[in-house]
Amino acid sequence: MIGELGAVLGQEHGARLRRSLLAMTVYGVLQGLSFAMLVPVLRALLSGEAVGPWLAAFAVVVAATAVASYVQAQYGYAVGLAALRTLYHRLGDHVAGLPVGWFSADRVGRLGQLVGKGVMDVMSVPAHLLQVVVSAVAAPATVLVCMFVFDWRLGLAALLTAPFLWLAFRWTQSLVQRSDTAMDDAGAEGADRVVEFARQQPSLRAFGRTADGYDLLDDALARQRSTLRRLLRTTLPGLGTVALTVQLAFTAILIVGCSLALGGAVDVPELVGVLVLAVRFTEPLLAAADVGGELRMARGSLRRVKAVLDTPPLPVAGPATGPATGPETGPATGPATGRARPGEPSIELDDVGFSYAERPVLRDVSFTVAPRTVTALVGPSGSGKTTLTRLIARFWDADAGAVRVSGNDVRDYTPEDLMAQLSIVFQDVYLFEGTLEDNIRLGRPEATDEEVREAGRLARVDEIAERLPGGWQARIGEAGATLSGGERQRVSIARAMLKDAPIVLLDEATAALDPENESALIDALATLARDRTLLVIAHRLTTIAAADQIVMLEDGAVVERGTHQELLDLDGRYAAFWTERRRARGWRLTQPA
Ligand SMILES: Nc1ncnc2c1ncn2[C@@H]1O[C@H](COP(=O)(O)OP(=O)(O)OP(=O)(O)O)[C@@H](O)[C@H]1O
Repeated sequence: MIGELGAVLGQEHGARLRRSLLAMTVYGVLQGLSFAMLVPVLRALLSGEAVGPWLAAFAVVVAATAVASYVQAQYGYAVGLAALRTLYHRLGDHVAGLPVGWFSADRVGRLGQLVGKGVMDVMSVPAHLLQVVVSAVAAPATVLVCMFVFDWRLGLAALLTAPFLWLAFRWTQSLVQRSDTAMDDAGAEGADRVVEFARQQPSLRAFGRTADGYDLLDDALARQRSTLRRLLRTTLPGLGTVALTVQLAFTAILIVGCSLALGGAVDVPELVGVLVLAVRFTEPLLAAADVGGELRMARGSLRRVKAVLDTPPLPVAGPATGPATGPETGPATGPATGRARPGEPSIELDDVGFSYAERPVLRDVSFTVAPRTVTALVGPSGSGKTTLTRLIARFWDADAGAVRVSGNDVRDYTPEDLMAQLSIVFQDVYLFEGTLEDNIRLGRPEATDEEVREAGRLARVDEIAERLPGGWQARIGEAGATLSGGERQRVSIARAMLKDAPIVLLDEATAALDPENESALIDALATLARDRTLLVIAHRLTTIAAADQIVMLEDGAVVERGTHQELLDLDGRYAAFWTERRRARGWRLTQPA
């Protein structure tokens, strides 16, 4: 565990951790010595010898123990605080370099838990728990050596108990380890489901599902309860065994001591002293057994921190290396080769393949979006449209083939350079707690107020500002809670306008919008598309029909590609899709209100 802690803390804290361990060991040895000093003190008292010198030596050792206790606590807290700081920084820096696709709702929930409780668990190891464990080894070992000095037979009796004590600890540990992992998983799943339950309140209430009816949460909590019961069933016998072994060790020393005293081999004062010592011998061991649960929890957190830190970040391109490298840039799956300069705003997909955790979602996808043209991506739900746009924005790297933006492999750009090429207008627009203006400014933080308002006007956000009390300065709630879906998307378009990137990735709204919102959105999108390269996951028939190119995806593969008329003439999958969509629209229009 110390090795794992050292690895997570990094080399810069290695010396500090070693110094802290040394201080803890010194403290443990002094603890053992102060226990051992009781023997000569008691022997002198009981046999009527001069006790003064022994008491003075005892006082010196106790004082040294107190100083060592203070010093080791200071060092321990210093390492604990360094661990806290380092882990926050390392986790923060590392997470910032992970693929955006890594941030699923579950992972975000678990990361929150890790940064809160998990990091504190890890901090408690050097700050508090490690000392108990080090003392549990160093103090009894010192006592043992002293026992040998006082009487080798008693020392031998104590030494013979050591393997049994060690075995009892190991056995208990292996017993609970499996249940611990199950408990960790059940705890994390329970926390995920609670977060999900809170987030899904609007949907759950809309369908009349209250806490009683949310099966996923109920099941997760039931699993957590049964795992805890199992953990208790396996842990309690283990803890009982450790306590019993410690008591047996003490009894063994007692029996050996009494037989030696009866046989006249040791005198009674010495026996009393050694028995007191035997009690102290077992004390640190019981204290270590007591913190076992906290230690296991900390170890679980340490492993989860390590798992996050071991998640490979997206390779980042190096410093600028000359002019644009052209469409042939880079091998299909090679590492980032250098910082590329963008050419004309285009998108090229070259035999792209991608899987989510071994499940193939895209296969051999190839097409080009020429500069300043509109390509509509269509296909049934789950065909991979969203995934494709996310590969272009490098939320993940493709497993096979190459994704090129403005002539260069996306892996050859720095994240900033790639994002300077792209504006993303997805359906799940996140608006943060702040003013309408602040939310648009996210597109280009250094923009002037005038530029922000101009972008807002082009995206028809000015109409929203007029309606809201406070206008541009109106505060919109977290996640844009005070705006409608169409309005949120208009703010997102305004961000894209302000950013003014040459390529736009757009996921058209699927939700039915009121006519006013829909026409405002259409106008805003038309303005956004002007002079830009647009790849749109298209749902509206007019967008699809007007596109320069339509790419139809099915089961993660391109099945047809061409203009609307070409594909209708082909009378294949797209023609069927189009007819079906038109029928669906017609059906909806003729339904009674
Ligand atoms: N983060 C993810 N992890 C695992 N599987 C995913 C993830 N996101 C999407 N998928 C799966 O990948 C497949 C393609 O999903 P994608 O969202 O790209 O399709 P889509 O065509 O955009 O669908 P829709 O039109 O319904 O939005 C689906 O089967 C989906 O379940």
